[in-house]
Amino acid sequence: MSHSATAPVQYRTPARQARTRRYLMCRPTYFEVSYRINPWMDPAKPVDRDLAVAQWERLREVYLGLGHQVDLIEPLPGTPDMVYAANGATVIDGKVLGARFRNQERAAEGPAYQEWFRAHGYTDVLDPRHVNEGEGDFLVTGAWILAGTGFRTSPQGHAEAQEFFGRPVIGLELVDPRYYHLDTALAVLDDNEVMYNPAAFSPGSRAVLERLFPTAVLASAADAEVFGLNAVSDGRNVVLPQAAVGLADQLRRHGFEPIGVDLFELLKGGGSVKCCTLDVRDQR
Ligand SMILES: CN(C)C(=N)NCCC[C@H](N)C(=O)O
Repeated sequence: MSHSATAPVQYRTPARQARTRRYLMCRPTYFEVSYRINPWMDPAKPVDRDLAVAQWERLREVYLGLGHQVDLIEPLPGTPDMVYAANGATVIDGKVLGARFRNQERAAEGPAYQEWFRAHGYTDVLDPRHVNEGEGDFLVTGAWILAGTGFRTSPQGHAEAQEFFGRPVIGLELVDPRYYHLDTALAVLDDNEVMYNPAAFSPGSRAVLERLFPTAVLASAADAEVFGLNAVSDGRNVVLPQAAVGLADQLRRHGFEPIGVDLFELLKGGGSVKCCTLDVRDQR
């Protein structure tokens, strides 16, 4: 059985515990596709900004309906990709590692997100020396930081994150340009559980993932192509693109509660649910 974002959440799985989250989001006020820095972006294709805003609003409502806190950062004119808030920083235990973007088109977003955190009382904010695209490439499990490289975040950025957070960073090599950020190829479901698309990783990184997560949910090519792995989990509820029906079924079988949302307008920029959502992990 599948249900859309408009249906009430009604299938409770007592075995899975949701943890209330704090998310940072950025309304797509200036969203457009005026340049191409990933294969999904085509400046010749029209974008309906009002529809993008409506789809984004729906995502925000889903989070609020699940009891999560959603904070907003003011979008900057001239930064059409700023809606992809996951790229703005990585926050663990209240420590904020700022982002440094690979592409000049997004460079202004890094300082804007750092400024937001400073203005909201965060004192441990690092302006990074090396390229890292925030939670686009850093995904946090209970024990590790899984870190993508190959297209955006650099291996030096991984080392900088390990030094700053004092947590082991597991580097993973991405090999398919369509899946240029780790969060297009893998999602963390719980402290020890992930789902991923094996084809997006180098053979060595695939072997690492098999070793660390032998019972992981594996995505089909079809589910990966609709960005099904660009998902946000609170430990029980997994918000993911509605079109990823195979993944939703698998998640249900694993005791999670999939909640499909439609963000196809934002997919034109190369992002979906997770990209629009920065997990602000305050001091636990
Ligand atoms: C899921 N992904 C990839 C993200 N975390 N962010 C989306 C960034 C999209 C932007 N046009 C870019 O290419 O940087």
